[in-house]
Amino acid sequence: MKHYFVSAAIIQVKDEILCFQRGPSKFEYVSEKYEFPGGKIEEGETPEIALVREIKEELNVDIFGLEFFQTVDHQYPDFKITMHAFKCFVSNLEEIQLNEHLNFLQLSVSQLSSLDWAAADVPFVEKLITESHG
Ligand SMILES: Nc1nc2c([nH]c(=O)n2[C@H]2C[C@H](O)[C@@H](COP(=O)(O)OP(=O)(O)OP(=O)(O)O)O2)c(=O)[nH]1
Repeated sequence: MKHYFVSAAIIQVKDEILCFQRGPSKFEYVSEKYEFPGGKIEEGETPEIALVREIKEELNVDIFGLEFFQTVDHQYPDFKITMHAFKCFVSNLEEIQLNEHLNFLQLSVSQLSSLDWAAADVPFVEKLITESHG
């Protein structure tokens, strides 16, 4: 069973969060699901360096102010992931280009549960909601 190590960005815009819809995939359980953008950590990279690189590749923008949020281990039917999420900010919202994603939404934390998230992301969404209750 493959085991991927992944970094994901919880991009904050004021009190809201950017949510991205993945493209189609041969694995239906991640296909067109919402996620926090990012990707696989490559050999020799820290999770933070990988995340800055992936966001530039996927969205064409720089992120800053990375703050570790949570690590989740999730077993999908065909592979396992260990995913590190970081809260961060984006340099210029208007410059986001969707090089890989189908769509993105800027939602308040209380709206996050309305989306169809990849299963591995559900703990992140739950923690964001819990934290927002103060
Ligand atoms: N980036 C990201 N991947 C996620 C999330 N939730 C989730 O289950 N995944 C899964 C989907 C993918 O199988 C894997 C990460 O792969 P990816 O396709 O985003 O990474 P990558 O850009 O390095 O992939 P590639 O170059 O091999 O195509 O983790 C998430 O919130 N963000």
